[in-house]
Amino acid sequence: MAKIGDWIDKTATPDLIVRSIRLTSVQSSTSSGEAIRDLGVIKNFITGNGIFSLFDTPWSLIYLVVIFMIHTSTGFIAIAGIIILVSMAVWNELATKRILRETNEETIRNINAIDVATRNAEVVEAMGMSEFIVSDWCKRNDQNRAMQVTAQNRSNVITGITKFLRSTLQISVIGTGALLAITAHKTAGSIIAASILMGRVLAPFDAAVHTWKFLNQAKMSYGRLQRLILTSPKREQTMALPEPEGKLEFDRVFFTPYGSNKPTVKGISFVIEPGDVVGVIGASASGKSTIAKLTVGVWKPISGVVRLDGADVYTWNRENFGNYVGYLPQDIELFNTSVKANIARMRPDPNPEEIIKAAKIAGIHELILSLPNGYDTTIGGPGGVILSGGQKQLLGLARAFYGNTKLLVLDEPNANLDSNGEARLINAINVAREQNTTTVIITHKLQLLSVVNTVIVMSDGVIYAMGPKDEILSRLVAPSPDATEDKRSSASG
Ligand SMILES: Nc1ncnc2c1ncn2[C@@H]1O[C@H](COP(=O)(O)OP(=O)(O)OP(=O)(O)O)[C@@H](O)[C@H]1O
Repeated sequence: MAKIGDWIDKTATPDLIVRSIRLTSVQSSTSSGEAIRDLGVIKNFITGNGIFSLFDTPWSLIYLVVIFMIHTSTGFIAIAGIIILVSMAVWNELATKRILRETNEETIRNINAIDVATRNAEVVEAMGMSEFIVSDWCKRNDQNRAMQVTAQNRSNVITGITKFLRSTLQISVIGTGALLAITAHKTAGSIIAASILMGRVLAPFDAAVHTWKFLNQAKMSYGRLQRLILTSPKREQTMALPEPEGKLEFDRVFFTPYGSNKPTVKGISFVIEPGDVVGVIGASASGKSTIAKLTVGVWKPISGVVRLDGADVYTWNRENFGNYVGYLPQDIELFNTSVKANIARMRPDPNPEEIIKAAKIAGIHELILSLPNGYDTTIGGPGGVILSGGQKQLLGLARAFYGNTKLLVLDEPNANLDSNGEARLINAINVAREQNTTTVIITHKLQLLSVVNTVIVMSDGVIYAMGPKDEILSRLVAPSPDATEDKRSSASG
């Protein structure tokens, strides 16, 4: 059992964490914490005492034969005992299964609701939402608690009846043995033997009644983990590939987000040559961030393929892919650890020179040196330094530049930057250009387009226009022929 516990900790848990992260990256609704909790329930059940008593079940059969050898009547009482205890366990299961499943799921929903409120603590505080959130939670918790009490009451009644029947059976065996002794069929010793053996026969079934509840919880946890395993996207373990030059190609790519039936990218194709700096612009919800996530292989196209130097980015060995790709997402989240570990992408063997080089490219080397512990300063979490939105964004930019970056994808990289930060960003993009790093910049702000060579204009999931920056921008600002015609006719009219 200890070995199974070890296997759960060392093999199953890491695998589940990877799967949870993968699933969250496509449907943003799972949590690794939940998976680890479920695994803990299964581990406690498997390694707990309850399951050991069930291993005695085969011995029951032997004790039963011996009881029958003492006398058939005591044997039949033992069989009746087994039937009664199993029936009680089944009754307990039927009476509480549905209600326990519902309360379990509701408990998880309630925990998640508080998680979300905690993550949005500032919004909650600023707009005085705490009381509403707490009263909503209390209402749902009260309903859940009422259901739990109902399940507990039912279970208590069944357990009480079981105990009563259990005692009755024990007394029956002693009574029957006494009767047999009086009628001189058996000795007093056989009465005692039958009574002891009866206890042994029923012990595993007794334990089953108590273990049932934990078995049910473990079954529910197992079901959730199975769903997680089945729904988390599969990634084959592929071979590492050589360093790419940085040619990016979208080949008739369609994409529909998880749980939606509306494609957000509709059959787009384009090629970006190595070292090109491309700006992706377009209205909100036109599919720009989707392109970023498809480019870095977080999302898998429904059809078509995204290639880097001819190889599918989705099936590219993740660790190897990370050596050549830098990604700055729209919602930047840093890890609650040191600045250096954040820049070095949590690698166990960070290269200090590479860390400093990346920080210098992002223009935050001096800022990091001014922190209490320099590159060893912990960010976020208890006792950690809190960075501003712009500082976080520049640190995320340094993280994207760490190592041998051949493809850089920046999603709204200047969303939190002031003019000073924007100048650092533009400088970093120019470094990327000098290093011949293919760079894709998703942006709403036209000033960032000053550093790009090529522009892609997205509109409702398709490419509205693509080409050299000057040509595309002049086309965008020029009035359409129809509009000019309209103006002329209204002027003459
Ligand atoms: N995880 C998701 N699940 C469901 N729909 C999604 C998901 N992510 C994006 N979408 C939908 O895909 C569409 C395109 O979103 P996307 O984020 O690519 O747009 P965008 O052009 O980057 O917008 P913005 O400029 O506002 O960031 C939107 O309609 C959005 O609702």
